[in-house]
Amino acid sequence: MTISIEERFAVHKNDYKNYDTSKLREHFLIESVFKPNEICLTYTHYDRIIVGGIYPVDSVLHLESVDQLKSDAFLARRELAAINIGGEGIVTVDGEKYTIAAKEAIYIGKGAQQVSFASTTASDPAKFYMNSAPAHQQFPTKKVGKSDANVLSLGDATTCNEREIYQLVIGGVVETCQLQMGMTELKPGSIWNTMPMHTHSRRMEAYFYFNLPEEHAVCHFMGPADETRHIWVGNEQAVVSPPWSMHSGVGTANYTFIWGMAGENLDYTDMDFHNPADLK
Ligand SMILES: O=C(O)C(=O)C[C@H](O)C(=O)CO
Ligand SMILES: [Zn+2]
Repeated sequence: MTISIEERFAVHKNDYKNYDTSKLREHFLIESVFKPNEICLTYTHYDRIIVGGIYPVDSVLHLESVDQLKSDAFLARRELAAINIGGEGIVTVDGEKYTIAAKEAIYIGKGAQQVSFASTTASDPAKFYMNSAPAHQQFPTKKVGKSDANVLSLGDATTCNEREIYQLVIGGVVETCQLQMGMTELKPGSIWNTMPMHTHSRRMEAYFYFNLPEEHAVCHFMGPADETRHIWVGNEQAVVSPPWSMHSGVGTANYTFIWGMAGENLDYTDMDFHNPADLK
């Protein structure tokens, strides 16, 4: 079986208050994103985003439709964006080949029929982290190199959150229906992401943490500002952030993460900030 899919239903913020550690992890943490020669998907009911890992080591992986979609092609009514965190890979979309190096992205528009993923060499395989959301319009498929990204330099070494945000799938770089996606690299010595914390009930978000050294972990914070919880996340694991939830983390070491969003608008700056001193 090269494609596996798990379904996650949406959680009300008042129910979430009663969750213990294992229930929080069951609903919001995706522990296994990448399996060799497999496509591992999680279909969430938050804006129906699908979060997944595509890890073609020595075989070509075809993105076939899954039962949850009841469509003949995976992208019949959806769009997809993927960022490669491994070695160089090749994405083939209806016969056209795109070479995607580490930290580059590809956007694939609604209507693509045949989509496959491969590694250039099995000794340094590609690892595509993907998000997919329903789409109402067809936009062109496009490769996004790291140098095409819109880069924001934020934070400060004195508050341990100096970082660069690579907005890869964002208005001005790629046209999408509702997906936005990018990668945030913390500078050496910085461990806090996304300060000040924020919510945006217009959009859900998913975080995927990687480049975290072995034996280290990220403590990811979630919840409304007055009712926070945390989830300990390991390397190459993802967290689903509901629209009512803040999303921010602190690592026991330096790391990088990929964020992806879907929902009401495509306005990255639309955030409601919460002062650290007001958090409960
Ligand atoms: O470090 C950051 O700040 C982020 O990467 C923030 C995310 O991009 C985000 O939460 C966008 O809404
Ligand atoms: Zn956010």
